[in-house]
Amino acid sequence: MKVTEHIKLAKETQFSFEILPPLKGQHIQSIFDNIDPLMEFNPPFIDVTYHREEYVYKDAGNGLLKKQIIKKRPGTVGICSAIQNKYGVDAIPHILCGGFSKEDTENFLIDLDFLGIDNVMALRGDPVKSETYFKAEPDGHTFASDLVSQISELNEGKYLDEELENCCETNFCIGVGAYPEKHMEAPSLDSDIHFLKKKIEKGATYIVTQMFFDNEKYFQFVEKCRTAGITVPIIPGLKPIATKKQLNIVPYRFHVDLPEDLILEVIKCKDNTAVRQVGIEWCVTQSKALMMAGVPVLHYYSMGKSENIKTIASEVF
Ligand SMILES: NC(=O)C1=CN([C@@H]2O[C@H](COP(=O)(O)OP(=O)(O)OC[C@H]3O[C@@H](n4cnc5c(N)ncnc54)[C@H](O)[C@@H]3O)[C@@H](O)[C@H]2O)C=CC1
Ligand SMILES: Nc1nc(=O)c2c([nH]1)NC[C@@H]1CN(c3ccc(C(=O)N[C@@H](CCC(=O)O)C(=O)O)cc3)CN21
Repeated sequence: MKVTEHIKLAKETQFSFEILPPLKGQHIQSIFDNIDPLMEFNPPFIDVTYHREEYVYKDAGNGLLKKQIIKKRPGTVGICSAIQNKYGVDAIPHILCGGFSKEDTENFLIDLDFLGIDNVMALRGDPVKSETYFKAEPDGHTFASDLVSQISELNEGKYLDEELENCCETNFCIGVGAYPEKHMEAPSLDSDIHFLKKKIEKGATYIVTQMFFDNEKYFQFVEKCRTAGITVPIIPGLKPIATKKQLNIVPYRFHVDLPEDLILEVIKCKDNTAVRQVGIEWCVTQSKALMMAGVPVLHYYSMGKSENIKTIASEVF
């Protein structure tokens, strides 16, 4: 079922989360072990991230380095299908512009359609680790809005090969990302919201936000979006802080601010067990206030660590 239908049917705020495929060589059981403890909170859907190729340089043994292209976390589509089979819950694969030509995208979508997956999260994707700026494939999309257009066209039975006739229409519900504190490359929040609206006009029907640690940022962002004429559900994305190191990693990697109070609480902690507790409490407080405000879904970035998400969900749902 589509995310938008889940939202329409629900009477209360729902619980969802996001996982990443295991490192290559790991068993899929590691994924189930993380999902199992969260199933009691009845997630209507589970997101599975997509991880593009990375460039690594290996010693060629002759004093030179050999460039290799590897995928460290393959398996997004297989995991989605396995989740739908095992739990009967909708799985949402992330689909990226990066690393995909339009033809690759079309074939990826055909696989999803054949597997009975009818939701996708359409993202541009981060630059490859060795590069600063995002670079599209020669015949790929530069912005998530272009990817949304291609998916919408497939939903109308329009394939890349115009000579194909009487083609099946797919039926994807398309989600997109948004940034309450502005995407790092956007010159202003208004400009970012302008392009967010383009993604909706091209066919996206719901939004999931980047993580944030101050609910005011989310509420103000939603208000700005509504003023700009964006009417679709805006699902808040949350991540509990779990280690001291994340005080530096999170602002650096995700370009979001940490509130001073949270930073001070974490600095005071003796060890990461104490940090985890602070992160859990902060996230519970955020979650309860968002729920009171009537958000349709609380979406947690669990990224393969379900214990703190379970503790939070037990207090909130
Ligand atoms: N929010 C989420 O749930 C997730 C976000 N991400 C990451 O978020 C980042 C961006 O992804 P998206 O938001 O999907 O990218 P996007 O393509 O919507 O936006 C990327 C940047 O380009 C600008 N932009 C968008 N359309 C434009 C256009 N037509 N002309 C000029 N500028 C335009 C935006 O304002 C933004 O600064 C990536 O780094 C992605 O990997 C990854 C996974 C999940
Ligand atoms: N720019 C950007 N790229 C993304 O891939 C991304 C976003 N933003 N925002 C939304 C989700 C959330 N994502 C993530 C990704 C990793 C962690 C995380 O907790 N990372 C661990 C390290 C885990 C690992 O790499 O094995 C950390 O300690 O930060 C959280 C959320 C991925 N998504």
